[in-house]
Amino acid sequence: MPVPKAELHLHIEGTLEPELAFALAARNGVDLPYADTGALREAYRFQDLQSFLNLYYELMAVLRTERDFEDLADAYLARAAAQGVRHAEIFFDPQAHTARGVAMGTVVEGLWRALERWGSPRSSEAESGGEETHGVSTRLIMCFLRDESAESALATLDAAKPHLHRITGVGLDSAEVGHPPAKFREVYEAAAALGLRRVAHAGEEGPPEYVTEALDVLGVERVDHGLRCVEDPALVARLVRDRIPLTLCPLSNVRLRAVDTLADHPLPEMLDAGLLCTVNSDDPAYFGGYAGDTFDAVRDTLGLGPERLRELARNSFLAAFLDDDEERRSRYLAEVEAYVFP
Ligand code: HPA
Ligand SMILES: [Zn+2]
Repeated sequence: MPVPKAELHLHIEGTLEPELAFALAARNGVDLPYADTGALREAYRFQDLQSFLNLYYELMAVLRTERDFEDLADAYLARAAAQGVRHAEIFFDPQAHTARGVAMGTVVEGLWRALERWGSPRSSEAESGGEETHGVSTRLIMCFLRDESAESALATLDAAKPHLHRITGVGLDSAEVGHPPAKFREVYEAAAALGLRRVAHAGEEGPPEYVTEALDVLGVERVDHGLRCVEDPALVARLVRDRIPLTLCPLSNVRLRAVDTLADHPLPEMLDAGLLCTVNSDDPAYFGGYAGDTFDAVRDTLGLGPERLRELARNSFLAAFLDDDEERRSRYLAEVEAYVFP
């Protein structure tokens, strides 16, 4: 049984496995420019963030109906639950769908159907094929595409208004360099006024200044990636002092070449520095592993021992948006402390 954990950096569109992509393509009559799943997997060799994003957006063409989004989230939650995920805060990219004529409501309501089903405990043998499984509590975080305009982000927030009872927060993703956080000041102010939590990708490929700007201008409570903060000791000191969580994604960093190899990842030094680090899978269908695989990889390659792994699991629940359910957070944290590493 894997250590209980929360996943806080997960793009639901990045959980689209080649097999499901082809199944949805067939169901929806969409032509994919790949002969089969093997040929598609061959395309998963990325030079950088942009080369990944090109494929990530291309494959979304197969997602058209509520049922497609439901099936996508259902497949992710099944995999996550099997790898010890108790709580998942799930990003989605509305503009990547609305731009293709798929309505905001189709995306949110489709995802919600799966989230609702997984939100209650499940242990029946019939459902789980004999395996003991558990429910997964979830939150939805709507991301703005930073390579689109600030006006488009504002229109997206507006389109989300009928669905805000389903949405916990806003985030910022897509191509980072050249699109500093400050571009989105206004939409983050509007989101805060609506009671939404705020996170943003910063310091993945972009400089440490983008992390500072996300904190100062956008008022984010957590930083997604934040990897390049290590280049700025004053920023590290601030993140430590203010207990700002970082949602690191080590396997993503290797695949998108933010680090040369996993062995070069600064996670151990970041933990030693006192940063509130979490590890997450980002886009697991593309980057070679889900949450449990990621824990295993950092254990095996970075030599993290049981107490460091427990710290990562504990941090994931401390950093989760569970402020409206502290009883649940306490239960999850107690599970982490009671866990015996094999
Ligand atoms: O890793 C990522 N970075 C930025 N945008 C993204 N959209 C999906 N995954 C990512
Ligand atoms: Zn991401």
